[in-house]
Amino acid sequence: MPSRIRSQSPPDPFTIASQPPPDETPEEKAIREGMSFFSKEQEALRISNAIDESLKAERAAEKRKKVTRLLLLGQSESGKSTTLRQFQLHYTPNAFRTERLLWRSIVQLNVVRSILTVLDTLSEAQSESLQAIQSSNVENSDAASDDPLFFSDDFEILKSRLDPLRRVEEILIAKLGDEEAPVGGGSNGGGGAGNNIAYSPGGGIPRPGLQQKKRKQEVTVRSTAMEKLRVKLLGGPGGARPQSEGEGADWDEPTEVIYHCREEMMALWEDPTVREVLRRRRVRVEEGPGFFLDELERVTSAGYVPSDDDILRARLKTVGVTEYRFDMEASAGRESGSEWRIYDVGGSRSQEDHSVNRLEDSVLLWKSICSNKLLANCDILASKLEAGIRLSKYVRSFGERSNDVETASAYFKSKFQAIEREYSPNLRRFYGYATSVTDRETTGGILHSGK
Ligand SMILES: Nc1nc2c(ncn2[C@@H]2O[C@H](COP(=O)(O)OP(=O)(O)OP(=O)(O)O)[C@@H](O)[C@H]2O)c(=O)[nH]1
Ligand SMILES: [Mg+2]
Repeated sequence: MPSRIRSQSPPDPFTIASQPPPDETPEEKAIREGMSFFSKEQEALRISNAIDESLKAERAAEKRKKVTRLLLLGQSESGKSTTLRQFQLHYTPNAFRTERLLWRSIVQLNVVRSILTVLDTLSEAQSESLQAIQSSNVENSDAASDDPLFFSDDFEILKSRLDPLRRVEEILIAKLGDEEAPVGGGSNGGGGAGNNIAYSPGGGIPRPGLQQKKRKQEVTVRSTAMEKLRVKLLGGPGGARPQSEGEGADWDEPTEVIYHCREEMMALWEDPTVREVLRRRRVRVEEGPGFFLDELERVTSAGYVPSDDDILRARLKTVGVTEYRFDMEASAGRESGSEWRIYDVGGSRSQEDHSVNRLEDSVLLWKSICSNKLLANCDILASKLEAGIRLSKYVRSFGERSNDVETASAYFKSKFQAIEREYSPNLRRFYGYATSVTDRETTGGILHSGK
């Protein structure tokens, strides 16, 4: 969760220095309060010296305090922010868990956008199929390669009952964005520097084709906006009020609308015709980040509070560079009390150039990092290989090697290490891990391995 967890500030040196000695007797107090001008001057000097001493001690303590800096780099969707959340979960678990309510809005936005993508795809398929029937031009319809699909009137009812979700999408984007963000204005910020959200849905009647095109763009929210939401929902900065699990049941408009639309959402997602439309049009919402449609019953329930795993799986694109400071909680063991500063850098290359695939993109990025670490998406790689995808088709240098996870992981590890050796100006220690950063146990083990 993009929040900065700050240490509690100690009392300032002036307050410490001007306090009476703890063992002051009533006589001493009377003397102190009734001091002459001369003795007041002496007292001021004493306070000033005490302040200097206290500042010196503070600076020495700061110097002694272990600060570890970590820079998270990788292409967009490579799991940098998720790695950051793993750090928070493992090292500042209490702070991490007070922020569940914030994550509910993000999970809701993920759910709503997936449903709207399905609805838009359906509308497109329906209108194409209608046009094809009208012009008897079956070549343009889904019927061209498969059996024709028939949409009953029930779909229209389902679609109109789910229409309020378009408004919920706007509300959630406005909530997660900044006041200045042009929500509802039909603009497409494209991640411009001044905007906290890179896409805001147009107002008025949605035009399915256009809407779908825009929805393909991700919502990006600046950390400043998240900080504001955090203050709004959880109290002052750094002062998150303790939140019990049940408190996540807070009732707001998106939660209410989503709750009332849950049966229809489940009906839509479970419908075989809808699945067939998605298959034929190659819309694979289940492969995208922030996919929760298989858990609609749970995540749309009235008292829904995101679990640790939900928070790790939710998707919110990062914009810019954000510094997060953590004072390790007591539960962090030997690291407790030490300060970590993690820099999360929003990735963008894959958005800029769609001809560069993610693996190639990661290698390119790694090269540039070494000239001055990457976490491979191991479970995603595994599922793609299991689905029969030949790695050598996308990474030619993989050649005729065996197309399994172990071989692929070992190949990437050695490739990244070789690049590091070649491009790194100084000899650095290299630790290569293949992990799924949404997996708490595996990633926790790596974090705790101390390397
Ligand atoms: N299955 C799986 N999903 C992952 C993994 N790493 C990240 N994800 C998911 O992929 C999505 C993107 O991850 P992020 O951590 O937001 O990616 P990022 O690198 O911060 O991306 P930018 O902010 O765009 O730079 C999230 O929904 C994560 O839950 C992984 O190892 N396995
Ligand atoms: Mg990110």
